[in-house]
Amino acid sequence: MAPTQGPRAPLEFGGPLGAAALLLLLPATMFHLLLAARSGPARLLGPPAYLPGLEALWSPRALLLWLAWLGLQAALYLLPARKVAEGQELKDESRLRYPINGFQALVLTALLVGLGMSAGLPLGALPEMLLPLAFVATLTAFIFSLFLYMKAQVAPVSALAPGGNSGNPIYDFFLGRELNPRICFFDFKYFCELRPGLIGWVLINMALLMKEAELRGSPSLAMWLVNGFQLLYVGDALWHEEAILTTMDITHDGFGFMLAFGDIAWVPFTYSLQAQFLLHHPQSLGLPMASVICLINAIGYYIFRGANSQKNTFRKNPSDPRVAGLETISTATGRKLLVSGWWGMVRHPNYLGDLIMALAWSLPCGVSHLLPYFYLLYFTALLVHREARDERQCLQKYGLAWQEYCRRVPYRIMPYIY
Ligand SMILES: NC(=O)C1=CN([C@@H]2O[C@H](COP(=O)(O)OP(=O)(O)OC[C@H]3O[C@@H](n4cnc5c(N)ncnc54)[C@H](OP(=O)(O)O)[C@@H]3O)[C@@H](O)[C@H]2O)C=CC1
Ligand SMILES: CC(C)=CCC[C@@H](C)[C@H]1CC=C2C3=C(CC[C@@]21C)[C@@]1(C)CC[C@H](O)C(C)(C)[C@@H]1CC3
Repeated sequence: MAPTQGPRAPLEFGGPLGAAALLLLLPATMFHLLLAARSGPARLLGPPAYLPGLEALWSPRALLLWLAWLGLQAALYLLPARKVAEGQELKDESRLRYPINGFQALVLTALLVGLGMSAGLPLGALPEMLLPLAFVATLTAFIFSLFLYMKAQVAPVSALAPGGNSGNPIYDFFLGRELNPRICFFDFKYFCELRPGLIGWVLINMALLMKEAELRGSPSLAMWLVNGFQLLYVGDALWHEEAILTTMDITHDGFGFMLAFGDIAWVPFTYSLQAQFLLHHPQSLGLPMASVICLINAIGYYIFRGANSQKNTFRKNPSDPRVAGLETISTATGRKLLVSGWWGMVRHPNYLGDLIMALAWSLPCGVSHLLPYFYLLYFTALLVHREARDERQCLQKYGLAWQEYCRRVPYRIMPYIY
């Protein structure tokens, strides 16, 4: 019998039934999107134009390439880091240590890919392999999650996550049981969240850009914008790698199928949807419209980065001159809550910025199809759900002080709307 934790956390995602449905629905959605992007009608809703047979999904070459990619990223993770950061305090009052070398991994990967290309590596052939690559990534996520589930059987109770330990195997497999599964210094969740999937996303985008250049003589302006915006997003995440140590995924959620599949399969193969769409459905974009889209992305990035940095600076050192003048509310835990600056505008200004950027990533694809707007729709649902989960946790943590914060900052994500 799996060890369960003290008082049981309320079940999320519709409990075991919801988790079972998501285990099938998430991979099915990812394959639907991959097929729809390359089909003529590019329909988001409605059946795909064709169903691929096993021969289109299974390729030993894709498996080799995928394993080589995971191996390369793992090797880069183990290289000496410019800094080793400490995570949040755990239940047993210890803190884990994490290497800060994600940006270095991005740069080294770019150099290696550049070297490979100059030696004849056909990056433009990658778009043809997206289906089999997504298939092996999905298989890996299932097998890896099974390993994580088994590993948690022998983990001490103090290492388990608050959710994901209900005793129902399907629910716990989906949500994840252990908070920070590791082998020695190698932290699986931290590695997966920022390396193979996020850097893989940029590489797939770049391959789609190269393929477009091969097909049409040069990449389109729309393709350049999508590549540029998403590279900025990934580069920013890796540059501010340490900030991930305070996110809900690292501090609260167990590592199970949801995050493993999300990190290594969902992110690279669905977040590159706009570039996939553009390869098969070229769009002409004029300079005035491109400038407006750049402005929208810049506004989104400014809010996203400003809000995330303000909170991280405040959490690290509340007397830092950049945040010392901001108004705060004291809580019974000794920690304070910001009520002015970005966090006085809405209760999740970072989500607002992220959503504005999501809009800017879809606009270069025009308005003839709904498909490239999938990311915006999915992301809105994800962030609204995430915001509700975070509110519940904050109310539990901060009680009356949180209620006071909600009274003073009544809007959650969008001022005067939500
Ligand atoms: N591209 C993608 O697919 C995804 C992107 N994201 C992005 O990841 C980033 C991190 O998001 P996420 O981890 O959800 O949450 P946040 O970074 O918003 O962190 C929420 C936590 O911040 C602290 N907090 C809340 N309000 C205040 C306040 N007023 N003053 C000080 N601290 C406060 C609380 O923790 P405490 O008090 O304990 O510090 C709360 O639990 C966001 O920018 C989001 O947009 C997220 C999910 C998916
Ligand atoms: C539908 C499904 C499979 C859900 C799983 C959700 C995950 C895909 C996301 C949960 C939180 C994420 C974050 C990022 C990527 C997506 C996932 C893993 C993130 C790494 C993207 C870059 C950002 O700058 C970030 C570092 C703030 C962010 C952290 C959360």
